[in-house]
Amino acid sequence: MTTRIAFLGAGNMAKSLIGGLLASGHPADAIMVSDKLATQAADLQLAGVCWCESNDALLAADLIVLAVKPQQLQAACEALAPKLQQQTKPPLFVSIAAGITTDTLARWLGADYAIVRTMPNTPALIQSGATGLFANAQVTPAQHEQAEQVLRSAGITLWVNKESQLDAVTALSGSGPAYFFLFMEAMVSAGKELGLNQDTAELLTLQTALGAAKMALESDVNLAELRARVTSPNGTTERAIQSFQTAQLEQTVAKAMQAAHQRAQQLSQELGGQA
Ligand SMILES: NC(=O)C1=CN([C@@H]2O[C@H](COP(=O)(O)OP(=O)(O)OC[C@H]3O[C@@H](n4cnc5c(N)ncnc54)[C@H](O)[C@@H]3O)[C@@H](O)[C@H]2O)C=CC1
Ligand SMILES: O=C(O)[C@@H]1CCC=N1
Repeated sequence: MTTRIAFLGAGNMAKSLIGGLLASGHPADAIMVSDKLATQAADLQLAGVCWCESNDALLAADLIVLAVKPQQLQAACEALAPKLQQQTKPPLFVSIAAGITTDTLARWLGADYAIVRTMPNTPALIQSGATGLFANAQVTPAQHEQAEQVLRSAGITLWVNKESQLDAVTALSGSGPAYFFLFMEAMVSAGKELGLNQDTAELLTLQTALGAAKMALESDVNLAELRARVTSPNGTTERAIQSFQTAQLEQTVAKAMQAAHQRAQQLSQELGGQA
């Protein structure tokens, strides 16, 4: 039977996940959406998705994706709780909100429901995301598969066994796109300093990043070997790598990711209060 998938919040992430689901053949009439902003409805209705006037109507679905900003989530969950309590078969909740733990969500929703917490990243907007997922003890094997189906429509999915590992996922792939953007910004600037114009430096940088990632994904050798194959003895790459190593690039990256990891842990406390 087709899974009825609902989205609470119809912003950027919800729309990209819905786009992915539709592209993968999920029927539009098995997707429900609500948003407190009626202006979000237009393009979704055009795609044939069911627009609901209230969040309560979403409770008819098998799975509800909580797709509002972390700061909007408590109010949305607490408003659902009374109607949810009356349900004989509550839906699976899938949260894409950064930093809100499954215990906090269960508290806001009013009981120990089946919840999958996920950490997507922004390339999900173009179906090239990487998402870490964690299921609480209430989630059944069939619900695992349903949650994965939704996030797989936005890219690759990986499950973690311990919820705390989602903080590491946040520090790596959640924030990761920004690290690569920063590195690419630096390469463009340096290319310009070496005499290239902005457009040329940018296109060469982006295509090189894309090519390197694609090559690494498709290769059967590891990253160090791929790097070695670019690095001719006494050639240009060797000089650049030596310069990075003298500047302690590895330690710098490790320190930055530790800082992101620490902040992810703090955010869970700040957003979730007592949990
Ligand atoms: N790890 C990452 O880089 C990313 C994480 N996310 C997560 O995805 C979630 C959604 O983000 P965006 O789509 O960018 O946000 P957005 O602001 O584009 O969309 C949120 C939507 O929820 C609606 N909304 C707010 N409260 C509501 C309520 N009570 N009932 C119904 N609708 C309500 C708003 O009107 C808005 O349309 C966030 O929790 C964010 O943390 C999103 C993108 C990337
Ligand atoms: O910067 C942040 O806090 C969020 C979580 C991961 C990506 N963006």
